[in-house]
Amino acid sequence: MLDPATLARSLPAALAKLDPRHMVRNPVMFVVEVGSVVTTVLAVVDPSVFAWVIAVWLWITAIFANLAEAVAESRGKAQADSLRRARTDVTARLLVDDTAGERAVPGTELTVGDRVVCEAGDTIPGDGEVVEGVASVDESAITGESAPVIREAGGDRSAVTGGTRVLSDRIVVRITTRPGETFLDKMIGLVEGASRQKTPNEIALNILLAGLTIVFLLTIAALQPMAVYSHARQSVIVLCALLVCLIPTTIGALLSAIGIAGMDRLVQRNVLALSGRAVEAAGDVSTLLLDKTGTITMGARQASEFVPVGGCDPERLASAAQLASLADETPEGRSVVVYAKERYGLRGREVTDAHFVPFSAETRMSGVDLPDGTQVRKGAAAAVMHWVRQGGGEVPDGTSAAVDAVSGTGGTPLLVATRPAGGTAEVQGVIHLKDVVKEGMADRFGELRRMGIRTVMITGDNPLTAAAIAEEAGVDDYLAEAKPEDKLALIRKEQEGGHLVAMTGDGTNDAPALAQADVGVAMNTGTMAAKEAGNMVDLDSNPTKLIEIVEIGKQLLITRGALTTFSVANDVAKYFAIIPAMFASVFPGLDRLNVMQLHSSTSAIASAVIFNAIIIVLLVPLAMRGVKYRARSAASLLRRNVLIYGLGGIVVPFVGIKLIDLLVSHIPGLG
Ligand SMILES: Nc1ncnc2c1ncn2[C@@H]1O[C@H](COP(=O)(O)OP(=O)(O)OP(=O)(O)O)[C@@H](O)[C@H]1O
Ligand SMILES: [K+]
Ligand SMILES: [Mg+2]
Repeated sequence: MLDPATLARSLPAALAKLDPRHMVRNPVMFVVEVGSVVTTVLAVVDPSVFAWVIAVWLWITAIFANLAEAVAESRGKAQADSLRRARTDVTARLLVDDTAGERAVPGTELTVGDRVVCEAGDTIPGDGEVVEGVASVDESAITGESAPVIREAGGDRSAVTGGTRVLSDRIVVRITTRPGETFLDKMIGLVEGASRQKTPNEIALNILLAGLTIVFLLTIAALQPMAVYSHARQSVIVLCALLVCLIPTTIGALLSAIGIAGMDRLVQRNVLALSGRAVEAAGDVSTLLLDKTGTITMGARQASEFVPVGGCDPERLASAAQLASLADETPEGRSVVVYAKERYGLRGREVTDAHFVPFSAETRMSGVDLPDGTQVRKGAAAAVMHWVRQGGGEVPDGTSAAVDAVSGTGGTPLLVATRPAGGTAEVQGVIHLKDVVKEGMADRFGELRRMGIRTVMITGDNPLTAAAIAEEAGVDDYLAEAKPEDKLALIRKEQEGGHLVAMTGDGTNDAPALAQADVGVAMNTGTMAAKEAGNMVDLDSNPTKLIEIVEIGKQLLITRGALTTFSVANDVAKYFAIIPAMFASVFPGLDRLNVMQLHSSTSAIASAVIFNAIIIVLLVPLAMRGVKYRARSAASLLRRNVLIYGLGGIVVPFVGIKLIDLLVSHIPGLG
């Protein structure tokens, strides 16, 4: 990472960053730059080897700091270039409503709400939601993953991203974002660092560093009158050198590189963090909420059995189940239609003039009102039982047993009921929706537990199903029959208890909770609403990715802490180099502080300044790579890092400055 080629490539960017308008955002390095200007002017007016060495190395210090940032940014730039290639100009096949025909328009002219047709071979012209059909889509331009993914209308896998390619079939996409504000545009801005905002912790640290800088500035200003009083007036060049050595330049130089590198590490793992704050919060998360369907389980809930109750004829149940699902575009709904056809030979019927009741997480039911007044419903058992009783019907014995039998295996039961015009509602039976827990879940949750993170599964499903899946997946706790507002309330409750909450989800019903969570990771396969609400998107749609996100967050916090410790500690050694050098002539006793036995006062000051610059570049790889994180307690981590970076910070400069002194003392004019 520190290969000279990378450094050389980033040099022009580093030089460009010397622009004071850029530097002023980093107070510590801005002071260094002002010092460079002052010493350069003095070196021109009254040239000496010492003056020039200090001036040049102060410039190098500022450039090294910029180099750290430029190197950190360079990786993202390369990635942004490859993303830009995916953003080719495409022609969209716009659906014209009144004529039901198509019109070719440039992708850049699409507006929100437009409906476009995409068939095999077409590039999807913009971000949107599939409103009709199913297709396999190649998303490798964005995710780097070559396996095609399924995108379908309804349900939680309806979002498509502009720049991806349809491989098979035909879909109709409703455009949801304006050109120029698409996911791809956001991604490019992110990896390039263009939209990077300083995080709260970073801002706080910056203020602290600026405060320290002011304190040292005042100290130096107060030093001169005292020095004059003791007949040891100091040159402005020496004062500038002392100032730069005292202020925390190491962390000041590396701070932004550490933040960029953290974001970059996420990008390398196919996670897009839309806010740096979320990355930091990830390091402190103590509760993780996961949604069941599609996150812990495979999410392709398929009808696998119809169980009649109350003596209902199986054919009648199948027919009612299919009727209730004809217009249900969710994967569950479609699977019911398919199963009824395959198992009972029921063809999907055309029903005209019917009023369709779409599924909502709020009602937990879907169905149809036929023109003759018959109503058909299917949905969560509790919801449908309530509907039946309201419709004057009774729930037959054995219903609960049939429902519980499905739930007990971890399946989702959907109760089917009908109500003829003017008649009483009647339960027909249960649809068994099967789902499978993803592999390796228990291991990953165990790992989270070791990191001190509690996992809670939340689901709209009933408590029995939830318990069965929770047991199998090995989560710590679960919340069943959760409506969107319950998810939100649970997050608020955890947050009030002082916990930082992370949540992964993919559904539209997850959106409010994703927005409320401190870290909201939306699956790329999820709906647009989910992706917009969260502050991270996982392109691999792997819910256990959160483990890596937490590790990266912790690593970011630890790295920043370690390098701050190092920075402050390593300034201490410089007092021992510079102070004796400044006053040795008037206070010979101070020479006892000259523990490094540096050659002369000029070589001592120059060595301290040179070391101060070089240490920045030497630490760039650590800032980029991050301090290694191990799953152990926060206290023991802190102890270890204070020991290594605090002690190291004190010892390393003694050795480094001594070595540099041995070299520079040979330079005529410094010896
Ligand atoms: N298409 C549908 N028609 C009727 N009822 C449905 C349909 N899909 C789901 N349900 C019922 O509504 C309940 C709630 O669904 P919802 O999508 O809110 O939660 P979920 O998918 O079970 O859980 P998760 O929050 O993990 O996604 C389901 O458990 C099921 O009983
Ligand atoms: K310093
Ligand atoms: Mg769901």
